[in-house]
Amino acid sequence: MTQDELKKAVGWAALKYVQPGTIVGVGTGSTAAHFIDALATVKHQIEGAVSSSDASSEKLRGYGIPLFSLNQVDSLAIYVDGADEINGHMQMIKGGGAALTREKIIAAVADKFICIADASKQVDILGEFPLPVEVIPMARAYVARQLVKLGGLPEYRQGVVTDNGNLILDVRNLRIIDPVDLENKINAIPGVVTVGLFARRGADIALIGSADGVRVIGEK
Ligand SMILES: O=C[C@H](O)[C@H](O)[C@H](O)COP(=O)(O)O
Repeated sequence: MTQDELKKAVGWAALKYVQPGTIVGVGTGSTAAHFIDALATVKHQIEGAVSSSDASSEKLRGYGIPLFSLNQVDSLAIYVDGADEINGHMQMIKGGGAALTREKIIAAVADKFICIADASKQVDILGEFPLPVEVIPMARAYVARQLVKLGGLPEYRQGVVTDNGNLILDVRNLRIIDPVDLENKINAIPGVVTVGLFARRGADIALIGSADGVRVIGEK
């Protein structure tokens, strides 16, 4: 199976967590795009979606799925999204598609974060994938220097402006032994909007796709 077929398998498998009559939190990226395709098949049974990026909003709109702003909802039962890496504690690196800030906000609101990923995203230790950090433009050089002090090698993602009008630094050379500590430290740097470490609030359920099928982790 190709990687995209695995992404499709987990995207469609997430449909079973969608409850009728609810507003669904929708992530960003190629795996989340498959989930949106699946969601479209039940669009008359849900109230609508809250989206984590302009790209996902456009796709949802294309299917005629009603979009809500996060400020219009008090709660969300689920948030379904991909990841760039996920470890055995359900902690993740996200933001390869630069949508990390809205993703983290919607994830915070949702009762359950359902991570959909192909098995190549599973790691023992986070950090092989460069850690995305969204930064206020005027703080770029300062934040980069602080990230170097933390042992990272930040690289400016050329030509990318986030949906929030900010920049992305991708931080290499990190072997993240204590993800919560690093998330806290990077969050504390003035000028950082969001770090793509989802450690304090990781996933609740992970659907992992491999040639053997979709494995569910974390379901009680
Ligand atoms: O900013 C993008 C998101 O965090 C994505 O969910 C993540 O990069 C995974 O993307 P994909 O499903 O395309 O591998």
